[in-house]
Amino acid sequence: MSKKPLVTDGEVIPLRKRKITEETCKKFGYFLGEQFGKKVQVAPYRDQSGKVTAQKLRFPDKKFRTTGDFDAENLQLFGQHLWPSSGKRVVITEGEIDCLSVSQAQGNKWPVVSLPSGAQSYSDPIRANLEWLSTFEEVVLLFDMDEAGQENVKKAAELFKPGQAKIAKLPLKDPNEMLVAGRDKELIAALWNAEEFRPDGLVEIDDILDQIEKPVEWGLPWCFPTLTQYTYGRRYGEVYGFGAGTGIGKTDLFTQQIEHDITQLKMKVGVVYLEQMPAETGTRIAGKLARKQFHIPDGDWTVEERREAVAKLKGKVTFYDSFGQTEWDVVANKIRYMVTGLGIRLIFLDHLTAMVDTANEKESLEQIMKEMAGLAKELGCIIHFISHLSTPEGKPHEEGGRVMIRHFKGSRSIGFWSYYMFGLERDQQAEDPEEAQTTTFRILKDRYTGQATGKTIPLGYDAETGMLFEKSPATADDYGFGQEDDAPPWEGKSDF
Ligand SMILES: Nc1ncnc2c1ncn2[C@@H]1O[C@H](COP(=O)(O)OP(=O)(O)OP(=O)(O)O)[C@@H](O)[C@H]1O
Repeated sequence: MSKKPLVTDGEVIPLRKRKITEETCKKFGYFLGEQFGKKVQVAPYRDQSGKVTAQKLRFPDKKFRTTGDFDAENLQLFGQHLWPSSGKRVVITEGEIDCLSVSQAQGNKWPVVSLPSGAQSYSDPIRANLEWLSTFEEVVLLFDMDEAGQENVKKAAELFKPGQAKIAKLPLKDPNEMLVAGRDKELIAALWNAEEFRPDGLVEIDDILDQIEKPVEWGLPWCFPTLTQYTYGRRYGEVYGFGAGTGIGKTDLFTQQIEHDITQLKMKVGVVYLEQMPAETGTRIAGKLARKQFHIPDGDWTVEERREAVAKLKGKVTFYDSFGQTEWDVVANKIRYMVTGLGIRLIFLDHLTAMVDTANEKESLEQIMKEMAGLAKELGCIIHFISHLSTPEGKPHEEGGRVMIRHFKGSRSIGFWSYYMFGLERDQQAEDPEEAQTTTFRILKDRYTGQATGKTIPLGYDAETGMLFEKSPATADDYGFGQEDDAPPWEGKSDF
């Protein structure tokens, strides 16, 4: 690249509007010259011997030009030749006038340099001069307080060895504004108060002390007390997976949990049943509430009883009427709205498998699970989801075959992202009617303590009321509550 001729004639004058003195300009060789018949401020860039190798010209209309070998890979930083290598501290600013401002505020005694082309082009100039910069104990980065400056200052800090870079902050946009405002002392204080740079995401124990010291609480209870006891309840931000063979009762168990959350916890729930119409789901939730099988035509119930039960659900449950729309992105948006727009924090999704792109099953499931777990964390809600199972070798799940994690379709990603995984087993073909109705609820994975993994809870089914129940429920003693009238740990914790 051809080098443009340097501007050689000119005079050193103070920059009055900028409150930069003649002495400061002289120190850095900053002068007023002329190019194309126009007055220009000239900022010289020199090599270590002091020889000018390039210049930055600043025109009255704030346009810039360069001369000499400004694009050279080894271009030194503005002002660099003035300071001996090694020392306690060097300050880097975004531009030459800021560099003059900081230097002047410090009596032109201490090392200050400027990037040649602003914050956005921080990388090459710093890298090119890293050897020299590294000789200082600390490098204070004092970029502009605007978006570009603050975005790049952290990236620039990452170029230095750990502990060397510090980031200074100002109450005004840049160092020259501070100087013009007569706030020199604050400008100097900002250098002393510069904070050591730490990459995003690293925290010390002190940073999280408040969180650690929060009382350890039980999570929200399940509809089965023993399950609450085993798992310490449900915690916001987590996703829980349920798997079982066809017709075992996954949806029914969800419906019972929903009814429990509405009536016992007095919480709102979001229901995303992709294969059941909202009217049917609503009827079944109301049925659980009234302990009546409202969906059975010749059941022991009246229209009035159903109406009363449905009335109790008002304002407590929101359905997603999916109309066969089963794309995860669409579902995720509905969940987002339920949480942020409607204040719902308990989501029931039946079922995951319906959203999977069958042509690309594994990748699609991995993506959905990752995003679902992220969504729950981001929104602070709990997502309960059902997954279908692949056909096992040996005894079918529909005949009581044991459910294992690997039977879940997409087991790897489900296992990776779920805090709990549960399996339901029931021999629907058993000759003994009681056995045919008994479900083994199996805890397949417990990330919270690990202790519940492998535990099972036998559930009976009352065909009259349509309710699942624990065959050997936990007692208050199992929770460690001595007194009979001790309140359970979650009492009074609902959102209402
Ligand atoms: N333990 C049980 N004993 C007898 N019937 C049950 C039991 N649990 C649920 N049911 C009934 O079995 C039927 C099927 O249950 P549900 O729809 O919940 O099963 P599912 O596992 O979700 O089925 P699918 O695989 O078709 O989604 C429902 O009518 C439900 O009321």
